[in-house]
Amino acid sequence: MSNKTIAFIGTGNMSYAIIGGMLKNGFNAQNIIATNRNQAKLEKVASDFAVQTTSDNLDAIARADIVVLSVKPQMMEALCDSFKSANLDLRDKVIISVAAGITISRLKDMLQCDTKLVRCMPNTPSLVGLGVSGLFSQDIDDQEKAFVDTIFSATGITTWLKEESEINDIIAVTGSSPAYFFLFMQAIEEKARQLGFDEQQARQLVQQTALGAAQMAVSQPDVSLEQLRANVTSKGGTTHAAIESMKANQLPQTVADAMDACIARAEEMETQI
Ligand SMILES: NC(=O)C1=CN([C@@H]2O[C@H](COP(=O)(O)OP(=O)(O)OC[C@H]3O[C@@H](n4cnc5c(N)ncnc54)[C@H](O)[C@@H]3O)[C@@H](O)[C@H]2O)C=CC1
Ligand SMILES: O=C(O)[C@@H]1CCC=N1
Repeated sequence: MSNKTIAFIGTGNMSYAIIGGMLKNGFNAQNIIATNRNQAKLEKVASDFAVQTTSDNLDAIARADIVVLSVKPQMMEALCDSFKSANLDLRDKVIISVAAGITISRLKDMLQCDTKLVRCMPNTPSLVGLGVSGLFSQDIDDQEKAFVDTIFSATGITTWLKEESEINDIIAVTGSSPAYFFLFMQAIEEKARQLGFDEQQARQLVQQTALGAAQMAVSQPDVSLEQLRANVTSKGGTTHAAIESMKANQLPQTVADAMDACIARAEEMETQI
C-alpha cells in the first residue's frame, strides 16, 4: 500500500466507517490522520483504530496528500472559511468531499482556491468492507484516480460516475439506503417482539434472515431478485399472503417515493448550502 497520508476532517459516523474498512483491507494506521473538534469522539477513534488523531484540522491537512472532508453539509462553509484565514496551500492535494448536497462548484467557491476536488458518496457498510462508494471528479489524473479508488475499494465496491448529478441518484440507491434496510429489519424485529420473541431472539432472527437473503442474492447473480422471491412463495401459501398484503399497501411505490424524496432533498440542499 502507498505511503500517502490521508486526513479525515470531521471524523464522525461516515469517516469512522471508511477508516475501519481501510484498516481491515491493508491500509497502515500511521498513514491516516483523523480530526474532530469533539475530544471524546477523537479518543474513541484513537482507541479503536490507533490512527493519528488531532483536533487541529490545519495541521492534519498540511501533513496530508489526500484530504477527506466529512463534516455535515451545514458545517462545510465554516470549515472552509477556517482554511482561508490560515492561507492553506491545497493545490498539490486531492480533496475528497463526502458531503451530500454540496456540488463541486459550490465547494470551490467555499474553498476559494484552485484545487483538485473529488465527490464521493460512500455508505456506512464501508465499516465491514461491504460499502458502496459513488465517485466523481473532473480534476484528477489517472494516477490520482487510481489511488482514490484504492482507498474506497478497501471499503467495498466503487463506481465512477460520468455526471456529477448522478451523485444525487446514488445517494438514494446506496448512500441513504442502508437506513431503509434497517427500518425494514426494525419493523420485523418489533413485530417479532409483539409475537413474544425476546429481545435477543428477535434481533438474531431478523439479522440472520437479512444476511441470508442478501448472501443468496450475492451468490446467485444470474437469478433475478423476483425469482428469489418467487422461490420462497408457495402458491396459496403464507408468503403469498404476506407479499399481497405489502403490495396492497403499496410497498414498492412507497420505496420509489422515498427515493424520489431523497433525491429531491439532495437537490434542495444544493440550493440552500
Ligand atoms: N452517515 C452516512 O451514512 C453518510 C454520510 N455522508 C456524508 O458524510 C458527512 C458526515 O456525516 P456523518 O459522519 O454522518 O456526520 P457526523 O456528525 O457523525 O460526523 C461529522 C463530525 O464532524 C465533526 N466536526 C464538525 N465540524 C468540525 C470541524 N470544523 N472540525 C473538526 N470536526 C468537525 C463533528 O464533531 C462530527 O463528529 C456528511 O456531509 C454526510 O452528508 C455521506 C454518505 C453516507
Ligand atoms: O442523510 C444524509 O444526508 C447522509 C447522506 C447519505 C446518508 N446520510
